[in-house]
Amino acid sequence: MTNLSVNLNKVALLRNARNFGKPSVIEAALTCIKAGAQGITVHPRPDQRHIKPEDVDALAQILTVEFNIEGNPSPQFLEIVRKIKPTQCTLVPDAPDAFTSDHGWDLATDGSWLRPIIGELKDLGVRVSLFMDTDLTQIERAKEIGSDRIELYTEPYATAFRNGNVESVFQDYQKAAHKAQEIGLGVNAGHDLNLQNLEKFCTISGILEVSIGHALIADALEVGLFNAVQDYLKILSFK
Ligand SMILES: CC(=O)[C@@H](O)[C@H](O)COP(=O)(O)O
Ligand SMILES: NCC(=O)COP(=O)(O)O
Repeated sequence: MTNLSVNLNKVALLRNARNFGKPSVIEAALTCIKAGAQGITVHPRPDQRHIKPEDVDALAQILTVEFNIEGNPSPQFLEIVRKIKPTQCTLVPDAPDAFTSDHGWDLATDGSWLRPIIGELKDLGVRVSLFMDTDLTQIERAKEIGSDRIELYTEPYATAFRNGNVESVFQDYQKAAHKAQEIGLGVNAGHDLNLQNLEKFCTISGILEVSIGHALIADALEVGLFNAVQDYLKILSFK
């Protein structure tokens, strides 16, 4: 079964629009857990536009499910991960001012300096995942430099699905997932997954985790967070 890790970035984004701490990231996490989510994901960006280091600290105190911290492995980010030692760290090649995450790693360029970071995090007991596109050679490099998993960046799939021409793109994700599994990498996925495109995506066998934030929090504005989480879990459990 594919685990659901709810990304709470957008709860923090709304919280930051005032200075009295509502909506609460902690309360949102507890609601997601009560609804059955198997994980919580946060992406503490350098500009702290949403998740702040103190959110990460507070979540670490209360989480009873997997904790996935995503980000570019800057010194400040690694300081957070070393302190928290989350279940999983997903390394993402985002620039500090990125509008959002919009590409996977180029490990031909970055693999050599990522390798020791991956090794350090694994030595700390943190599962390491690399945010990747569907390029098969890049996926092979992810294994070579020691990553435990990859997270397939799914915005191209989501866009093609929305545009009604998803089949060829979907096959790229099928091939990428199969290649990763063939060489011993676990496969996660995330970015712009939603209630409409998730079921098809999860027909790909062996997807271990989907991390979903933007669409799920948007859905929660209509049906409530508890119900939104359960709507996604219904799709995943029927897979
Ligand atoms: C890595 C990824 O695709 C998302 O988890 C990312 O965290 C989205 O970031 P924003 O919520 O800042 O758009
Ligand atoms: N890694 C993807 C994630 O955590 C959430 O991405 P999105 O659903 O907010 O696009």
